[in-house]
Amino acid sequence: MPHILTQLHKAIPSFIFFHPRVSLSLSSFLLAANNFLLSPPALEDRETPVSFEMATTRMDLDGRPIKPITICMIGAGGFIGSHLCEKLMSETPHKVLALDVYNDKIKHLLEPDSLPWAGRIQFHRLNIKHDSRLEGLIKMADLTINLAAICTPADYNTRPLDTIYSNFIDALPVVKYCSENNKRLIHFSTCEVYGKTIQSFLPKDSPLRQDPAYYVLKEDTSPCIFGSIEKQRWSYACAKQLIERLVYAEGAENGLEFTIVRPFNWIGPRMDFIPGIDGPSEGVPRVLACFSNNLLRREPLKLVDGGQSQRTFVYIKDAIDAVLLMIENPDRANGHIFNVGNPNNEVTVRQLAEMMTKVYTKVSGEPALESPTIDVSSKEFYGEGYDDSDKRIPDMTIINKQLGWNPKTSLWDLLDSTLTYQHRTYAEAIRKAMVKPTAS
Ligand SMILES: NC(=O)c1ccc[n+]([C@@H]2O[C@H](COP(=O)([O-])OP(=O)(O)OC[C@H]3O[C@@H](n4cnc5c(N)ncnc54)[C@H](O)[C@@H]3O)[C@@H](O)[C@H]2O)c1
Ligand SMILES: O=C(O)[C@H]1O[C@H](OP(=O)(O)OP(=O)(O)OC[C@H]2O[C@@H](n3ccc(=O)[nH]c3=O)[C@H](O)[C@@H]2O)[C@H](O)[C@@H](O)[C@@H]1O
Repeated sequence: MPHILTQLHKAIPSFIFFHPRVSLSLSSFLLAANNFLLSPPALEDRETPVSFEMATTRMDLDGRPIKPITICMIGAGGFIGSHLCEKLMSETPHKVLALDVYNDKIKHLLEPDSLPWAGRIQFHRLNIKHDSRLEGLIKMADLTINLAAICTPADYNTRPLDTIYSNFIDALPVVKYCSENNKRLIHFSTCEVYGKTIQSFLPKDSPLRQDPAYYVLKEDTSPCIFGSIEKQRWSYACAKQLIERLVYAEGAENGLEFTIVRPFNWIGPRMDFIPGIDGPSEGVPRVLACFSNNLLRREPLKLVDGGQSQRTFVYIKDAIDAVLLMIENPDRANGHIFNVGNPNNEVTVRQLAEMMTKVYTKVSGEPALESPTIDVSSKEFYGEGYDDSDKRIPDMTIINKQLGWNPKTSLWDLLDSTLTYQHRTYAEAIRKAMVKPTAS
């Protein structure tokens, strides 16, 4: 096998090596990356026993042995990335080049050096907006998974430029490098590309509202229906749709091997942040963390515009199983767009608030508030330009047929394990923060 360092030197323009400010860090980076690829720790050297799956040969869905690969995971330090890294380290022999601006959520996988997978995961702190190492890292890997994005609705209408740049412009080089270097790409899109359902435009008394054809969201037939341009909520969905179209076109015109994932409200531990504890006090995370924050602080849960919108929630661990099937079954996953969600876990946001309140009462042993919810307008909560998806039920035909995947965990069970985690992780920190005198 040709020396990776030599290959990388060829791959990266020579001016980078001779630039006085970057040459040192780039050389040490190359050396570290090279060591990572060439010298994995021997299995027998590991102190902690490896899992059963690691000790036996893993087979793909067609009964062929799975070869260990190197994955360049962009956005590996986020919610989904942290769970995917955990799964890859504990159950597979694959290597991960983990790229992100932050690594707090994967620190437990990186340290200490004695971890059984220590040689198989390497963190690279970088911003893909402006970092010349990106192409080299993509070239070193067999597969790139792009998770990097601004993906909290509070940002879509208040920071539309950052949202569009993050979800479209910043993803362009990733697609380009994969296509030019014949590398496989799994790109993370979103169920938000479907926008609103056809059902939402039907008269309230129309019998057609009962027909799933008007609301179930299907990868190859459903339209993408967004609001008007001043409804800046749709800046995210529109940017994601355009990058999907670009990835698809690279596949059609230049032979890029790609898979597009459309997650439907994946939730679980480590999702987003708790304002004022491990994120900004004024920050607005996604609904799971908003409601967790309210429950931990014993505040009423805020229902935006009456909490009438509907969502289907899937447990992160079930969803990660689907991603692993995509990684390890390229012949079945390439060229496909996959909905990944749980159609059986549908609730209105109001019902979600009620269920989370009940589960949290059980988990914490504290009684619920007398008035556990409060209504707020979307303008008050998110500002001008907010709009909402009315209903999101994923059609599961394609993922079922290609990968035989089905979600397993009920909404009650996934909330039970997630709120147990939230309580253990944050209750004490919140208690301390709430008794601290505020500066006058
Ligand atoms: N969680 C869900 O249910 C869900 C649903 C639909 C779509 N998605 C998509 O899945 C992907 C991951 O979502 P998540 O929930 O893990 O979000 P997340 O915010 O927890 O993770 C995204 C990670 O990307 C990193 N990142 C962002 N911009 C970067 C840059 N320029 N350079 C380097 N790193 C950068 C962030 O630091 C963060 O760690 C996103 O593309 C999102 O749009 C997620
Ligand atoms: O998770 C997904 O599949 C996708 O959908 C999310 O969008 P959304 O479901 O609207 O975001 P949440 O913040 O989770 O909100 C869900 C619903 O709860 C409501 N909400 C949120 C927070 C709150 O405190 N109260 C409240 O009523 C929102 O208005 C919305 O109707 C985000 O856009 C992305 O992370 C992702 O692409």
